[in-house]
Amino acid sequence: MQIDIDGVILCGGQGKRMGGKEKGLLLLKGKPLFVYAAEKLAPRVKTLWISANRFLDEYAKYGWPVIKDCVEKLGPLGGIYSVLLQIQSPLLFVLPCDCPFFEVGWEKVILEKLLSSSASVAYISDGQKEQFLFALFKKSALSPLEEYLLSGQRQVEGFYRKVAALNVNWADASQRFFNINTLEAFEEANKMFDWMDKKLSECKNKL
Ligand SMILES: Nc1nc2c(ncn2[C@@H]2O[C@H](COP(=O)(O)OP(=O)(O)OP(=O)(O)O)[C@@H](O)[C@H]2O)c(=O)[nH]1
Repeated sequence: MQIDIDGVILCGGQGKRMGGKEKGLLLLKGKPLFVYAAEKLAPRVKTLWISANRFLDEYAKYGWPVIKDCVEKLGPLGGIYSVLLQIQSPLLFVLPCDCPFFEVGWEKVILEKLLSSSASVAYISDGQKEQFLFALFKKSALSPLEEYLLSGQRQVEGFYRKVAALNVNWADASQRFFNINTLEAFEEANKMFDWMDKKLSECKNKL
């Protein structure tokens, strides 16, 4: 049985730790940060959505449909809620915009686990840390999510506790979940890409 699954790249937020810059649009080796995650998730979902609150026209240039939070300043859950509200698919993959090194693979594991469980949300633990925004939501999470947000709560972790979200362990993958939250981390990511380019050209020269 084929189940429709949509995906969302979360690009809202204040980016305070990045000095207020629009994180998703920061250029990493000439490509906006959010595009790294979007390009990897898009082939695996029916429709990929971009959840953003500022620079909507800029995001739209990349061809994926953009959804603005129906209520702003609710944090990542506000973005997820706004997308769940609009989609027809019964499942939604969630990714942050700041994970250029994430590799596919985890999404198959999390899908299998969530479908064989009665939980409405599943998220990844990478062996070191819980990665709350590498997640899969069933559309049935919409109603408890609405209730949670209406009660004035915003915290992702608190919501996951409330709905007894499934924690899926995907160990030995911490590098793939490296998040860019500060300008220093952004510089580090640039250096990692330079290093990878150098190694690649060394390999090519040996051929
Ligand atoms: N749609 C939407 N996405 C959000 C919102 N807040 C954060 N995000 C996204 O959720 C992910 C994690 O956000 P954080 O990095 O923790 O928060 P941030 O607001 O971007 O950054 P800080 O202000 O430095 O905490 C990122 O991909 C953000 O773009 C929001 O209000 N709406």
